[in-house]
Amino acid sequence: MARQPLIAGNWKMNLNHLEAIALVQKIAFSLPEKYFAKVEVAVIPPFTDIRSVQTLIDGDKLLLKHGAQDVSEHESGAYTGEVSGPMLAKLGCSYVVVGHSERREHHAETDEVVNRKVRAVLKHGMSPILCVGEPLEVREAGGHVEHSTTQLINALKGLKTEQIRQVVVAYEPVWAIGTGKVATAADAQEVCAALRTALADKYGKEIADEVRVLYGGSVKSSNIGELIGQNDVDGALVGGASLNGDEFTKLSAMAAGGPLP
Ligand SMILES: O=C(CO)COP(=O)(O)O
Repeated sequence: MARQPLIAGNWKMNLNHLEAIALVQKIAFSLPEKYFAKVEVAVIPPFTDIRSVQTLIDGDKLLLKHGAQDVSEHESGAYTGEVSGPMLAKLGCSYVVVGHSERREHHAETDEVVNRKVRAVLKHGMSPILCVGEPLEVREAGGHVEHSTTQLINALKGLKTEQIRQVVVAYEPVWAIGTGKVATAADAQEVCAALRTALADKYGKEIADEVRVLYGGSVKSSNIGELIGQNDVDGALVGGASLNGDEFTKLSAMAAGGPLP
């Protein structure tokens, strides 16, 4: 079965709920419905924007999907400041980003924490967008494939084979995030293919062929074409460029094979 490309816009800690509404309206207005048959497009706003985004998407029956940037590993209780899987599912989230390098770095998230968060997302019927990727020194030492595949397999520990189908993997080399230094299409393909092979070795080829593997790190409309042209790159997790409605629309249209709207 052909994998449908996914373009997911990770807004990170940007845009309040009013700005979020304006951006979603802009994307919905600019991207003709026919593109959504070829590419899935999702916005991943901060928690405080999700309700507003959901209301707009549901109210206007927009074909955009939405998600969250993180989730608590806990279901409920005395965890001040945390947001749970059931809360996100109730807000209609399709996706939850898990294990982003910014959370691994600034919030000391280990593979074990990431694994528990992946389970929390799946338990409530959403898909994790599981981020893996190496820092610069690991790439320079040639350890990027092993680093990324190890993070992947650790984060999926204990899951049932059937659950793997729901997972989206995002290869985000840390040195390419927010730096303007995009990995070459060949670099992205090398690691995305290795991630798929690791999935095939553990869960079987049929499952591995279904899982979408995205690339993330300085993706723009000027480089998405080449990236998505690679066999094992099934879309992108987009940071900075997802905050600009025109750019994000252009990028999504290109992932759908164009022409540009
Ligand atoms: O971290 C990213 C998406 O999750 C990538 O961010 P940039 O596209 O800004 O490099």
